[in-house]
Order: sequence, then C-alpha cells, then structure tokens
Amino acid sequence: MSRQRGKKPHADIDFTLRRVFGKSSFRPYQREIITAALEGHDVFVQAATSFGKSLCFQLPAMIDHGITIVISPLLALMNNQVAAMRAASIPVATINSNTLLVERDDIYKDLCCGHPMTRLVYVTPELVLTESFRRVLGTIYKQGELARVAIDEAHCISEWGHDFRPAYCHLSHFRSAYPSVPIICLTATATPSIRGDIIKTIGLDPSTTKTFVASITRRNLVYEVLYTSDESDNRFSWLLAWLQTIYNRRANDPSRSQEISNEASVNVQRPDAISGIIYVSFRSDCDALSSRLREKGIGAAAYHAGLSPHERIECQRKWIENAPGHDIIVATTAFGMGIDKQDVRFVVHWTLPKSFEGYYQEAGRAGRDGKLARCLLFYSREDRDRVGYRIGKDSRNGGGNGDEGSRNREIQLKSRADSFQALVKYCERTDRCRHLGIGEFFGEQNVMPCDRACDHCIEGEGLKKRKNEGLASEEWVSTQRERSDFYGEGYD
Ligand SMILES: Nc1ncnc2c1ncn2[C@@H]1O[C@H](COP(=O)(O)OP(=O)(O)OP(=O)(O)O)[C@@H](O)[C@H]1O
Repeated sequence: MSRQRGKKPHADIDFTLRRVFGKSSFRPYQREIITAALEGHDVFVQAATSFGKSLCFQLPAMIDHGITIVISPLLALMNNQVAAMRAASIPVATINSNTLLVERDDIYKDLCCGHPMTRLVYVTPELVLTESFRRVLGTIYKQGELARVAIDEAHCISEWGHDFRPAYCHLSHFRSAYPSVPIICLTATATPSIRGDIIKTIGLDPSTTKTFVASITRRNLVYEVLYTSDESDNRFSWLLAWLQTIYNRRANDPSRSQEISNEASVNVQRPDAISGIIYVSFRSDCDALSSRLREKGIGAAAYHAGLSPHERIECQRKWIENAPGHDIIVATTAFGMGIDKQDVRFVVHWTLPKSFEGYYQEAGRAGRDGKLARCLLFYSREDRDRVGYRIGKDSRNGGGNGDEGSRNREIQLKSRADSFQALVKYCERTDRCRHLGIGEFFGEQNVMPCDRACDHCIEGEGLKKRKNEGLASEEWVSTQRERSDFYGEGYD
C-alpha cells in the first residue's frame, strides 16, 4: 500500500533544485511547502500567478518513491508543463484527448509494471472519472507506487469559482479510495470562502491540512484601465500606435536591440517584436483583430476553441518560441490558464472579463521573468452592460426549482455576479492603487501601495480626467440599452 504520510524528507532538496530543475535557490515559501509535502501532509497552496507553484509538486515527485498524479484542466497547460519537464529530462507522461490509444497503452503498461519509470502523470479531471483509469490507479496504489495527487488550478473544484469544471468535484474519489495518499491543491485565485469550499469538496481535513497563503501581489505588473465608449472607440488606434512606438524605439536603438539579441540565446526573444496576449470575448473577434494587426505588419495569431487541437498546439508552440508571425496571441479565455512564458511584455483585455479572478489569472501571464510588464484593461460602460447582460442571461437559463442542485446553482451565479461587480468597481475607482483593489478582492490584508506600478500611482489626477473624458455617461448608456442591437450577439 502507498503510505507516504509522516515520512521525513531526507533527500537534499537544494541539490534536486539545482541538479534537476536548474534553479539556484528557492523562492519564499517554496521550501516550506515542499518540506510539508515530503513529510506526507495534505497541502493547500494559494499564491500569486508566476509564484512557482508547479515546483511545489514537481520537486517532491523527483524525490519521493512512486508516481505523482497531476490533475490539470487544460490541454495547453499540460503540454506547456510537460514540455518544460521533458527539456529537463524528467520522466513525465500526459494522458488527454490527444493521446493515441497505443501511446496510452504504453503509459499504462509502465504505470502498472511495479517499478515505473514515469514520475509524474498529467491527466484531465474527466479521465479520473473513467473506469479504465480508476483500475490503473488501483493497481498503482496496490503496488505502493501512488506517491501523491497534485490538483493544479484547484479553484476549478469550487462551484463558486470562475472556472468551475464539474469533473473536478469528483476528485474527492482520491481521498475516499486512497485515504493514505497525500493531496496537494494549488491555485492563484481563491477568495477565502472558495478556499474553504475547495478543502471541503476534496475531502481534506482543515485541521491537519497545511495551508500556505502567500501574497497575490505582483509588483512588476503595471495595471492600467483604459476608458473608452462605443461612440469614441479608439482601442485599435491606441494599441497600434503603442506597438508601433515600441517597435520604432527598438529599431532606432541599436544598443537595446543588441541587448535583446544577446538574451536571445537563452530565451529566443526577437529584437524586432514584443510578446503579448490580447483577450477578446468571441472567436470572431480573435480572427478579426488578429487579421487587422497582421495587415499593419504586426505578427498576430488567433487562438480559440474553434481551432483543431493540432492548430492550437502549433499556435501555442510558435508563440512560446517567439516565431515570426506569432508575437501576439489574440485569444478567448480558451487560452492562458497556467501558461508559463517568461517574456510576455503585455496582456490586453479588449473588453471587460466576466470575473475578477479571470482578470487576475489572465493578466498574470505577463512579466513572468520578473521584469516590468503592462496589463491593460479597456473598460466601457456599454461593455459593462453587455457582459452583465450575458451573466444575467446565464443565470436566467439556469433558474431552478428549489432543489439542492438549483440552490447550489443560485449560489454559484450569485458568486459570479459578485465577482463581476467587484471588477466593475475596480475599473470605476480611480482613487486608489490598483494593487490594493486586487488584494482586497482576494482578502489579502496589508497590501502596500505600489511604486508607480498602476495608473493611479503613476498619474492620479490624469487618470480621473481620462475616466471623465473617456467613458459615456450613465444617462447616455441607459438610452443605448433601449436599442434592440445593443447587446449584440445572442440578444433575444
Ligand atoms: N525557485 C525558483 N527559481 C527560479 N525560477 C523559478 C523557481 N520556481 C519556479 N520558477 C519559475 O517560475 C516560473 C513560474 O512558475 P509556475 O509556472 O510554476 O508558476 P505558477 O505559480 O504555477 O503560476 P500560475 O498560477 O500563473 O500558473 C516558471 O518558469 C518556473 O520555472
């Protein structure tokens, strides 16, 4: 039987950090989290995007005997992590909808052989529901090879969360079927109530689970809200002018270009472009905006769920490698959760996201090398009403009959509406540091105002002026709501 709890770490985790992962030192909290995991505790980690949460289960997987099962919600995220680990020669496998049957059989054969080579297996939560995978899990467990279960992006467990995935709820299977196997849950985006909900749903004991809540503040991200309206929509011209200024500056500053070229040997950046993501609401906007940018000579590519799995993998690969034509990804939220690319210099939200957590998570793709990066959010009151309308429509469609399922659904919808309202408030406020607004949403106390890393702290008065000039008045917006085409796609 697998029995990892109570085990004391004896291996030199610093050595493994350097030798296997090529990192010189731990970041704050990583050592404590990894030690708790190696001691066999259940662990809950909430920490900022880009904190380095993956290392907290990957490193123990390289020290402990046996296999670590990693639950991951997105194909793109699995591929991203698996590629990074293979590059470090770590024996890792992934089983997802793209895995060929023959490959899957080979992986299962290794997992069940009694002395597996594979140290980590990335799977979707849906796979854990299948009989065939549960049989494999049972065999691994009986052979004493089930070391740990890592639940990445654990907020997907909570019905109140922004990315709820029904299959995640069934992950309580691990605790009920294999009570001795430690579980580690990791997320960047849980409010205190969602944290409690995750722990309860997965069947962890809150009194014994080692919980680590690190700051969600990212000082190198410069958060800005850009105010606009339907009438004076200047998003495209603003973006184009900004990108062209950067490109021209680089072209005219050979020393900067040289500096970037020198870095290029390590992370393959190109001196003639910058890497970024633009989030839009609909697939059609991905295609339209990326093609408008391409027409202007900007290397932009569309990424959305309408592409084939192969097209998506290729698009992501080219973006990660900074291939020409793939500097900027114009994506729906089908892209991004957990994706780790070091040199993303900006994330733009073309319209208002549906939730605060979604905004924070997507903006968190920027600046993962620790250098400054811009997080720009276009906000208009018309968009606010349209997104709010879509959220309300979801809630009307989900209206229930008072049973427990529909009561849960009501809680879920209320939580989503609250999250969206908090984001609206964040955009409308111009009188405080954006980092404080984000900290407040996630229940983090004592966040210090930033040092010129948000629009308020850079230009307090100018920001108010931009808001007054940029937004349509509430009176005007209310007259627009009367128009039948105001809500756009899907209006009924
Ligand atoms: N101790 C360390 N020293 C240097 N780099 C590190 C260290 N730990 C992690 N990293 C790097 O930090 C980057 C971000 O790590 P990771 O992808 O695990 O972040 P995360 O916390 O899961 O973020 P997100 O919630 O956004 O997915 C990775 O490139 C990883 O290699």
